[in-house]
Amino acid sequence: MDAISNVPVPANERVYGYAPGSAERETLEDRIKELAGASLDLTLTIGGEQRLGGGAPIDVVQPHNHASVLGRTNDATAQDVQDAISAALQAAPAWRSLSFDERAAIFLKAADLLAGPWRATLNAATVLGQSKSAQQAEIDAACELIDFLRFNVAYARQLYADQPISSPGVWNRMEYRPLEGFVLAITPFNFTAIAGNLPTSAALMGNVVVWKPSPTQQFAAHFTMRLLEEAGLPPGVINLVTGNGQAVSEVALGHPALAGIHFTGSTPTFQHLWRTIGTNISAYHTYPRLVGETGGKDFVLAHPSADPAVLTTALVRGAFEYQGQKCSAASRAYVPRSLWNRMRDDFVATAESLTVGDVAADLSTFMGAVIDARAFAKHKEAIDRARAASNIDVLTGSYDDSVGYFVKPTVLECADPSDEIFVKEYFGPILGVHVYEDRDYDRVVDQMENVSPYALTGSIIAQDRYAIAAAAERLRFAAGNFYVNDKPTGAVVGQQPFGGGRASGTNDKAGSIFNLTRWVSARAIKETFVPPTDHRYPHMG
Ligand SMILES: NC(=O)c1ccc[n+]([C@@H]2O[C@H](COP(=O)([O-])OP(=O)(O)OC[C@H]3O[C@@H](n4cnc5c(N)ncnc54)[C@H](O)[C@@H]3O)[C@@H](O)[C@H]2O)c1
Ligand SMILES: N[C@@H](CCC=O)C(=O)O
Repeated sequence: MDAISNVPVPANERVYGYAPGSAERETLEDRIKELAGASLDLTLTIGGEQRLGGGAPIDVVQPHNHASVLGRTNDATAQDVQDAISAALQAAPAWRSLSFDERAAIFLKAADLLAGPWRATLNAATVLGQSKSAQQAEIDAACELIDFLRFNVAYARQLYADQPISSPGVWNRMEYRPLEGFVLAITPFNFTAIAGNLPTSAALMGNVVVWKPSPTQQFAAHFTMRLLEEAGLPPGVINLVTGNGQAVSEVALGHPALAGIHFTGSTPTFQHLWRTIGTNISAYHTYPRLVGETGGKDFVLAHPSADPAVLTTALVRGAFEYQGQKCSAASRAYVPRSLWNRMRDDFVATAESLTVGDVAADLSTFMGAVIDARAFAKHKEAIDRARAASNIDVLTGSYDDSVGYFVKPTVLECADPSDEIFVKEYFGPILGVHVYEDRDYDRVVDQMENVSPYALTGSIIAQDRYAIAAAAERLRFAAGNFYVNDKPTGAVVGQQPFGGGRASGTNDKAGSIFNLTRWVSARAIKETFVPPTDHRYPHMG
């Protein structure tokens, strides 16, 4: 089919509320019960075939109830990774020859399946495996992934439509080829949507993919793979490799056909990948595209003119939703003393009132557990350090891992704005607060602009328009997603394209045309209709 079709105009997926008594809540509760007892083999998928990885077994558990095993996965071996790459390269010619419409239809169908019959499955898997509340699972596993799938199709069409001008007698065209080789998608534990988007956005543009999800997101990733198969994704286009990633690093990063990395995760992991690729650079057939969205130390800056209720809500939601395990989570706040004196007790009481527990057993719960023992140990260490420090007040916060990896909302007040709590990413429900004298506002803004190496998200909370404008200008490079009078989390595809700079990533804005441009290698084609037949120019006489 040669026609240039109009792709469906995307709109953001409706967010269901899961209120007590609602039909969607009942469906989700039923699916959670079914999947909790499923005890699945969480397999590799290579060339459309499922099999267990050949390496060490890994139990995938419910973080809020770590004795409860959801399934078993295995580390992939070097041979598994090699097989995945071979399957991808074998699938490449047919996949890249398929028209864009045929490829797009698969991902649009996946979006519709997810919006309908698969919604409860992916949400339930995300509640169980990643300890998300019903609300947090819905905005991630259902809505954001649906949005990624639908909006990317529209952005891809927009990209393909971008064509050069032609001069008389000449026709210029731009062909948006996929990359030559395979794309390696390595995805984090914290968002089912990101895990689904990183392989599918590259595949939509005609690439073949080796996808390595996080073991702690493997439960939902398993169902995402099944969803894509039901939508008609041909075998070998996306090959899922399980485990911790060491074999992936060893085999895929040294492979001559590595054409790109689509990564989201921590800054140290991305820097390791980049370093390895640098070392291997002469081994590749083409320069690998490196796209990595990484860590954050996201701020909320309050001006003396801020509304205390707006600030309190932005901090509670921004710092503690999904246990602070969003790369965008507010983890440092700067509050003028006049405002802090009016709001501190109410804010701390609200933080203490948040329910923390088994999000799968009680869908009313606000927060679940942190993802695993390693994360728990990191947060415990940060809280213990704060308790021992003479210049930090632990206003609230505690931990208990006897049943699940629970860390309660933690608020640390510290007079020293260069303390580690304002610099280091903990990736948990730990908020550092620096209270400044109102007259020191400008000095505080200068200090917080670059005290941390990250530049992902940040908010200014103020009513004074001059203060808002000045902060937007002064903090121009301190955040890739900047919010005015809102929490720094919750970016929506199509509305706030997401990504940050400095140590937070390459800022290729997931879910936008900028991201898709990284997965194509353009070929410019010039055709001359009546070519010259004499080499001489007029100036030659
Ligand atoms: N900027 C963003 O858009 C964004 C979004 C989500 C999460 N994050 C960041 O992700 C981090 C949390 O996620 P995480 O704990 O899953 O990150 P992580 O870096 O520990 O793991 C990310 C992925 O890399 C894999 N991995 C780890 N070491 C590897 C290696 N040597 N070779 C190959 N693969 C390897 C992991 O198994 C996982 O699949 C936080 O730093 C957070 O800020 C950023
Ligand atoms: N896009 C999400 C964050 C993803 C990172 O973990 C947000 O805006 O809150």
